[in-house]
Amino acid sequence: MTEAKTLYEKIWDAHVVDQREDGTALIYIDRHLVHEVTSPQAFEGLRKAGRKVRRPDLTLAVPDHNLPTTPRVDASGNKIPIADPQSAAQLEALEKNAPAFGIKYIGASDAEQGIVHVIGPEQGFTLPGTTLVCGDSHTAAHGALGALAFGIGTSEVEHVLATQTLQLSRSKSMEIRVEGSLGPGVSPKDLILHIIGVIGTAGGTGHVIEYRGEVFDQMSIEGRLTVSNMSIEAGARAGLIAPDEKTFAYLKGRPMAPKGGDWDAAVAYWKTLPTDEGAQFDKSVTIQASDVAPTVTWGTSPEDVVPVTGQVPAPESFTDASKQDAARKSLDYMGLSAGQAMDDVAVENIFIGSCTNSRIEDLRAAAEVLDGRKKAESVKWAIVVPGSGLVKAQAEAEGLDKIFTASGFEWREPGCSACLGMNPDKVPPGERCASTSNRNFVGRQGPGARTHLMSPAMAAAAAVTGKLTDVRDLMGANG
Ligand SMILES: CC(C)[C@H](C(=O)O)[C@@H](O)C(=O)O
Ligand code: SF4
Repeated sequence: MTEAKTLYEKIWDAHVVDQREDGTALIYIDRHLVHEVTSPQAFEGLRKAGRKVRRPDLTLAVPDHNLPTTPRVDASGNKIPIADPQSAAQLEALEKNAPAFGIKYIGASDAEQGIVHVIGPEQGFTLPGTTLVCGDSHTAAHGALGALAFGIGTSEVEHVLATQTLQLSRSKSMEIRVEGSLGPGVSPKDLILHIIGVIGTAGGTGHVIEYRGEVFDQMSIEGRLTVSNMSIEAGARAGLIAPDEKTFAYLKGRPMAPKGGDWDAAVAYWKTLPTDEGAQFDKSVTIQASDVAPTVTWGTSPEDVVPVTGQVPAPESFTDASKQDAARKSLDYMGLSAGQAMDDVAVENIFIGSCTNSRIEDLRAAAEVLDGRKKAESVKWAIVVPGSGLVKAQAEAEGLDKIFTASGFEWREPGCSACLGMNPDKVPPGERCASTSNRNFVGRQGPGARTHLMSPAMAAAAAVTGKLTDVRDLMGANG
C-alpha cells in the first residue's frame, strides 16, 4: 500500500531535483511569470554574469503594476509615454529584456495584456500539478487550479531565470474545510475575508493551505481564484484547491494549455492529484458557510473584518494587548469610532478591480447591482478596471461597460490600478474607498487613503448608496 498524500505533498514530491541533508530541497519550477516591478535587477544580474534564461519557453512576461489605466495609444496608434520616470523605466526594461532573453512578452497595448495573476490562468499557462512562481506575493492565486504557486523575491527571480529551480524548505500543510453552502449575496470574497478574520493574518504562517469542502466543489474557477489569491493575506506560503472537472473544462482550449493527446495525458495525471483519503494535515480548521455574511474590513489589516450588518469593534474587545493597540491605531487612521454601524460609513471612492476581483464573473456581479441604478452624488470617483484585455473585451461584448458608464463609473484599461499606489490611480488622503482589492494597509491606495475591502457586488452597492451597504438589501429591492 502506498502512503496517503496531500495534494501539496504530491506536487512537492514530483518536483524534488535534489534533497539536501539540511532539510531543504532543490525544486524544479515549471512556470515563471514576470512583471515589470520585480524583474529589472534580476535581468541585470543575468547580464552581469553572462547567463541566459534557462527555459525562456516556460517564462511569460507582462507589465501590469505601473501602467496607467487610461488609454495607452493615441488616435494614430502611437504609444502614449508613462509620465512617472521610474514606472517608465521599469516598463522599458521589461520591453527590452523579454525579447533580449527570448521570453514571450505580452505588451502594454496588446489585447491579452492584464494583471499577471489574471492572464496566467486565462492563457492556460497555469496548470494543475505544476510549480509556478512570480516575483509577486499574490501568486498564491494560481493555486485555485491546483498549481503549487507562490511569490518569490527578485534574487529568486534571477535564480529561476538562470536555473529553472529554487532551493526551498517544505512547508507544513493546513486544511481549511468549509461546510455547507454560501447564502444569497455571499460571494467567495466574503468567504475568504471571513476565513482571514477567523484564522488571522498569521493563521497560515509556514503552511500551504488546501481549501476543501463542498463550497469549493460548487465554486467556479474564478471564485476559487479569488479565495486562493488571498491565502498570502492569511500568512500562508500558498493556497491550493484540488483540480476537478471544472478545472479541466476551464482550461480546455486555452492558448497555452496542452492540446490533443497531450491534453488527455495531462488530464489523466491531474486526476491523480487530489489529496488521498486518510492523508494527514499538520493543522485543520473548519468553517461553517452559513456563518459567512457579506463582509467588509474596518481596519488596516485584512483580518480586521466584520459583517456589513455589524459595528466597528471596540479596541478593548480584543484580548491581546498588542491587538488592542493595533486596533486603536487602525481606528485612528481609518477615522472610525468603536460602536459605529458599518453601514453608516460613507465612501467617496469605489474601486472594482485587482487580481482578486477583476475577472468576468466579478464584473457581472457588480453590473447586476448597478443595472438601472446610478452612483450616489457623494461618490466622487468610481472606476472599473478589468483584469485583462480579454476580460475587457468579453465585458464589452456583454454590454457590461455600458451598465458601468451609465451608472457613473469610469471604464478603464487593464492593470493593477488603485490596488496599490504605483500608478496614477490613487485614493486622495483622508478619503475612503470601497475596494475589491486584497490589502487595506496604511497608505496602500495612496498616502492617507482609507480602504474597506469587500466583494464586487458590495462595492457596487456602496456606489449606489454612497455608504457601506448590505448588497442583499438591494437584491431584495430588485425582487
Ligand atoms: C509590487 C509587488 C512586488 C507586490 C507584491 O509582491 O505583492 C504587489 O503586487 C502587491 O500586491 O503588493
Ligand atoms: S492587482 Fe494588486 S495585489 Fe494583484 S498583483 Fe497587482 S498590485 Fe499586487
